[in-house]
Amino acid sequence: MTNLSETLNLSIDISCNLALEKVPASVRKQFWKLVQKMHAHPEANGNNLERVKGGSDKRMRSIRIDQGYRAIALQEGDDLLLVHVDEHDKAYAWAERRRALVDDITRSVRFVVAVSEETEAPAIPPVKQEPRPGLFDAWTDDELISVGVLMDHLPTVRAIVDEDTITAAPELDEVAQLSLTGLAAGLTLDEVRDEIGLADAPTTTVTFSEALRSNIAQRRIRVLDDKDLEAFVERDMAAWRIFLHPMQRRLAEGRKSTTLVRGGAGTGKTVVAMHRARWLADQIRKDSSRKGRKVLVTTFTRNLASDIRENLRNLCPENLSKAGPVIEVMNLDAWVSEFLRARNFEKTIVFGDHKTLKAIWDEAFDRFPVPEGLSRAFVMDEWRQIIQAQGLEQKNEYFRAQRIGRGSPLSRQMRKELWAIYEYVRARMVEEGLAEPDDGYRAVRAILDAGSITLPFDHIIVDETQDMGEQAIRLLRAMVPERENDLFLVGDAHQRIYPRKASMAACGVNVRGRRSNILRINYRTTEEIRRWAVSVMTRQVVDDMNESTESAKGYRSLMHGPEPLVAEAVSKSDELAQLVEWLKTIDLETCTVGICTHTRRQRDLINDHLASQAIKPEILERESDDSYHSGIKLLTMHRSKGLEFDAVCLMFLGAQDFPPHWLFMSDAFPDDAAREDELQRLRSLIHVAATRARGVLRVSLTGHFSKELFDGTIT
Ligand SMILES: Nc1ncnc2c1ncn2[C@@H]1O[C@H](COP(=O)(O)OP(=O)(O)OP(=O)(O)O)[C@@H](O)[C@H]1O
Repeated sequence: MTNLSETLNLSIDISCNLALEKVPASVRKQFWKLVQKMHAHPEANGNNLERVKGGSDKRMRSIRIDQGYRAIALQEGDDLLLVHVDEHDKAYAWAERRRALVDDITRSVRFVVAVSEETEAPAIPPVKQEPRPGLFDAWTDDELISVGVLMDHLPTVRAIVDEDTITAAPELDEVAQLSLTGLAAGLTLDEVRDEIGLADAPTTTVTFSEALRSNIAQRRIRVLDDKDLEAFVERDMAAWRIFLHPMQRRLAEGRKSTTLVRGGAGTGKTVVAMHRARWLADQIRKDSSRKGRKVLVTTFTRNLASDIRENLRNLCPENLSKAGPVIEVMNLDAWVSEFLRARNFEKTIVFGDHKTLKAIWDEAFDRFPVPEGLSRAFVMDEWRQIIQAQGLEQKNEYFRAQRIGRGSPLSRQMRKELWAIYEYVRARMVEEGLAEPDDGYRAVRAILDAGSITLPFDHIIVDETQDMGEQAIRLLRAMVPERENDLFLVGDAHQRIYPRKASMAACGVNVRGRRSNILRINYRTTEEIRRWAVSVMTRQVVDDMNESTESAKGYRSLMHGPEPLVAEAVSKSDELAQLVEWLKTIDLETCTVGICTHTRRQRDLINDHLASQAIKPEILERESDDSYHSGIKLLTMHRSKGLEFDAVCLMFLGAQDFPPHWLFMSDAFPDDAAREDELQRLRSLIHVAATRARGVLRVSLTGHFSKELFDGTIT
């Protein structure tokens, strides 16, 4: 039993939050109720705290949650830091093995594991075959200390010879592992310091209490207040809702000029976008003169918008109240359609294949010859990628238009002949009252440019920016005046799966010359899965959504798990039978399994087969379909965007199925450049689907992988 004063300051470490996610929901609820009581009346709750005897840190306390479970906390003065939750014996063992220290360099509380335990795996393999150079030989001790390596751990760090050993060393905490994996992945000392939040940190001594509240500590520690505790008791809170990595926090909070955040799959781009929305909305609510002003959160697909809306309802319900929401979440096409409908726009916007539109093109090809050497597919592609994407309305504009990335060069004469076709198509679309999404974006922009309408948005946040085309980005630019906190865009060009592309600068969005805003740490996927997913993209040049190319330098995950399993079958039926056997090895009561296919037909084929084996998966199609609860989910790779599962199985990746056969038909593509574009999108699709896996990835194929698509890069 411990005496507590009336001014107890409670805080929680992320490790406690993560441990809470593993205990039964009832224990979690009990835990939060108890913490709430201790927060409200510390003086009356001292008997909940027990000193942990036998450990190396005298400040460790245990808290009784119920008969079977204990929480562990660290007490110093009036501060009580909650650090762990587990079953009774395991909780005590955890506490006895650790001691906390206040580190002046990172200005945070660090936990050091005593590695003398017999059960503990040795950090470094004891027998070295041949002496190998240390991985960190190029850095001095002082430099390593400056990025968060603790002095005591220098010998361990000096003995590391390869990247994979870094995360296997139990003495090294997350801060040290992040810094060291960053250096090993090619980041500079400054880039690492920036990433872990030390870029502007002063180098003065800090107290325990200051360390709990420092900038870097906020990645791990949250000082709890009444509002937090109420939210914890009422709603289950996942770690991302509370803790932001220093780089994520830097991006999510504070005043900013137009910002583009890039980052690989699973690095928390959507998390940052949502926290940014909350931060901006809170600023609006604090200022009564801004009543009625709003934050728009938008993205390309309806499904993702719906997911973000749900998550924001949980993160900050006060900003999404039905009566007067400060945050509005809508996919861009839906917003455009609604805006135009309200202004009696007399055309129908058509998405994808449309019967009348197809008939118009057929008519045009009957009337006008296709210029020599070009195909119909080329002509239609040119319309989408150049005429509509750039918004060209006059012949002279087309004569002058840049056609970067389009394979076949076009003479002036050819452009003239093509323009006759486009003019006809446009006139017929007007007659039929049809418009394409790009026309819709332009129509909204024209209304806004006329100046009589003021939109309610002070800030616009865009997720999955890589899937927005030029007209969409230009519209977003026009929807909010250029000033502080105007546009905040996040995206990853590796995940571009639709045939659209835009450079921010070319669309008048000025993000150049700003500090690099790149998220590199993957919080979803194991390093093994991440590497496999990246290998799919090898040799592919990826742009940075602006004027340059993207580098994969520094991307990494600290989580480890089994290598992706590549399951080769001799026939389709064998592939399906193997899938069933694999599913039997998974605990479907607790795990989510996403089975992804390229086409809906393949998805339905699997559904039929599983049904014949008395297995009932859920098909994910619409935005409302639930991907969170345990069990088997069947979905297309396109639908998998933005989702995540404990295990993912990519089906039918053999050359006979993927890429689809039509890709090899001689008139499928106007030229090699267009075909390579499509192959790139297919590689991106595999990359997207593979990176949905948290812990297990299985790749299934009949025969072998397509040489054309992967060129031996994956096995
Ligand atoms: N600070 C954090 N703390 C804990 N978990 C986090 C944090 N940031 C992100 N995550 C988790 O990492 C996963 C990926 O996050 P998110 O979906 O935001 O990434 P993303 O970059 O948008 O991914 P993608 O581009 O692949 O869709 C999610 O499960 C999220 O909860």
